[in-house]
Amino acid sequence: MAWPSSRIASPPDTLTTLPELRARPVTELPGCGPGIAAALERLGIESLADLISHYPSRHEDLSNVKRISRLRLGERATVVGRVVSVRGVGRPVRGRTPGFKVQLYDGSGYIPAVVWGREWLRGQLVPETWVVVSGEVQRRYGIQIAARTLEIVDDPGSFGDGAHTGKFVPIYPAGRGITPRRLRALIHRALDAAGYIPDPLPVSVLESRRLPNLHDAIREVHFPESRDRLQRAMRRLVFHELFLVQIGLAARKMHLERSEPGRSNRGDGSLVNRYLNGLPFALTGAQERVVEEVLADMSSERPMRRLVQGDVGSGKTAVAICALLTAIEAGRQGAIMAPTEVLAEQHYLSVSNALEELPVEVVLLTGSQTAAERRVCLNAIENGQAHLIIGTHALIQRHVRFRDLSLVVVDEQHRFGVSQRAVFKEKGISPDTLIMTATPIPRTLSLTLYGDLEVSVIDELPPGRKPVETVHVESARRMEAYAAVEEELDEGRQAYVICPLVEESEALEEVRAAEELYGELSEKVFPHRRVGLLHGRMSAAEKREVMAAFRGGGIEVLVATVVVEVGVDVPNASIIVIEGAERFGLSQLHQLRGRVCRGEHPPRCFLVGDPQTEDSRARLDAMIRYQDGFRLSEADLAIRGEGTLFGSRQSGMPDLKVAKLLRDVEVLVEARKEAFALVANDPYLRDPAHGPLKREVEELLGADIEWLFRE
Ligand SMILES: Nc1ncnc2c1ncn2[C@@H]1O[C@H](COP(=O)(O)OP(=O)(O)OP(=O)(O)O)[C@@H](O)[C@H]1O
Repeated sequence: MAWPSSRIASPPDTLTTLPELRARPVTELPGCGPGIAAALERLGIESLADLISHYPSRHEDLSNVKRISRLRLGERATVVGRVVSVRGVGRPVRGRTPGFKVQLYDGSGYIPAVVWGREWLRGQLVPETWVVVSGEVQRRYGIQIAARTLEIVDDPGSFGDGAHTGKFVPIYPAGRGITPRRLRALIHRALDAAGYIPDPLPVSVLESRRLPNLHDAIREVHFPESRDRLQRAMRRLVFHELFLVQIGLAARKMHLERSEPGRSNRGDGSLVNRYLNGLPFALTGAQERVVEEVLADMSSERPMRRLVQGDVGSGKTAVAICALLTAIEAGRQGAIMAPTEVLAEQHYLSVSNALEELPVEVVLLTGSQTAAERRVCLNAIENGQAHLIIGTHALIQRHVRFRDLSLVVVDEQHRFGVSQRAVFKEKGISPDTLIMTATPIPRTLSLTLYGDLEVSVIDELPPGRKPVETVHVESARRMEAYAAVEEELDEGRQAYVICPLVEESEALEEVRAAEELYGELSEKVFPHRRVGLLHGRMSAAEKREVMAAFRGGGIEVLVATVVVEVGVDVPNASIIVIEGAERFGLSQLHQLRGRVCRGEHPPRCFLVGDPQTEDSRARLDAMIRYQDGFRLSEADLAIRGEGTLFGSRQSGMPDLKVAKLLRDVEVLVEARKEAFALVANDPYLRDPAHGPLKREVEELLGADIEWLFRE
């Protein structure tokens, strides 16, 4: 590949790989004493590699450099001048002015630059200091520059080729104890010290995707020559990051496929057909397609690992049941693993109801059963009397022995980690898995979070679904929401009232708050109605009783904590009031609202709360604006940022530093294609040419992961 034309690049006299740079501490750089090193450490920067991958948050465009006499009103320009005088401006607060004005002279004329904040700079601006100022030329009490950046330059003659004074000056996220300027100087030095950084990505990939090499890209991301080059470099780094993650996913997928002896689960359709014929509705086109995809996958010899994605109320349950019945037709067992007991019970009730007419034995296994109940249940699971087992995590405990488990349906939040699969492996089984997610996620996200799974999407809602009329009321006016509840109850319908969210650590507080709200509603607001209470601390039997009463219509208003978030399905409930709505996440709100979109009546949702922050306001606005889960999850991603997505889902994948999933869809698709192709050709990256790449991926994901390139 051609030697970079970048003016900053140093010739390849020294070759330093990324792992080597990770081993070199920042303190080897001149000007990086203990104080600065400590400040860098607070930013998570310890090695030269950390330093050069501390990318700028933006670049200040200093390309329009002008003489003062030539400045025009309204333009953004950069001026290099000498300080003549400095004085404070603005109304003093506690004796201090909020900004200051620096009078500048450059030989052609004088102009004041106004700086707001940045008080620490002021003391350094003694007369005769040379500075570079960039900002808009405006008229306020005369002509002035509103300084976006103001920096001291040591040698005005060198302007244009240093760390601070190129055409595009990088602006870095800085922190306590280190100025952006110092950080920039250190990064510049680190790049020089690093020498030439060889590229771990195969040349063929770079060429086919027309990407610059890593060395150039890293330099240009910091100190670009033009906007175009900056963008190209950025694209390369985004590609780099996503490519490594995708290599990891491809490796995981391959490992699972190779290490587990899949087997074909093929049914004769007898149970599935009876089930479908008994339904009061026909499957939607999307449901039919997804059922086909799932059954085809199950009948193959490979173990299935498939994600079914569908918005709330899209009818995922019917799809799951078809898959489970197929496993049972094949003479084996199926299981549903739910995240909470309430949900397991809910599934148990609705599934056993749906399969009442079929010769299928459904059992419920939870942590809170009596010893006797449990024994009966465990026996049935072991001797094969139980065909379909529903439970919580209790299902994967060691003493649960299945006769022949061949399909597990799990919730996305509890997708099998490798350790859970290991438990099954110990039992000598490797069931097909079907992962259901009620949280629609943008395609980019599913390709990364679930990149090692096959994905089916139910992209159609059952006919006749009505949008949920969604209203926000401030808590001072919450009685308006309850008046609406009253109207619905008068029509013979039912209501949910959701208690404000409390911290997970405050379980008792949750109970107290729920009981308090229940007391208020049952005694003061709806004394003439049947009000019920459901929270996570109740015993399984109590919960079951309450849910059954609500389903049967015996309870008209159900006061509940978030335990009803997923899966609870009572079509006659047409209104939901969410108290303290500003404290819920967007996907939780969407799930909760999804509880009332299942019947024929026009559903309503009241979000009660007083949002204090920009984010919480944005969440409520999004709820009012969008019904569609995909739109909402994009909005959510935009509001929350993407930083913690991976961490929060325990997917075993690292957080992304440069890639933005909403922005970088195209790059992601390219990176994925290349990565999967590479792993298909060289599954364990044995080719010596892939050695550096292999080390990079191991470094990123942790070399000790059992599935990574293990033969
Ligand atoms: N094809 C269909 N036509 C009409 N109604 C349907 C259809 N499929 C499912 N339903 C009904 O829609 C409701 C929602 O279905 P289901 O509970 O399976 O949704 P879901 O996708 O699991 O939603 P959630 O994630 O919110 O729990 C149920 O009452 C179900 O009986």
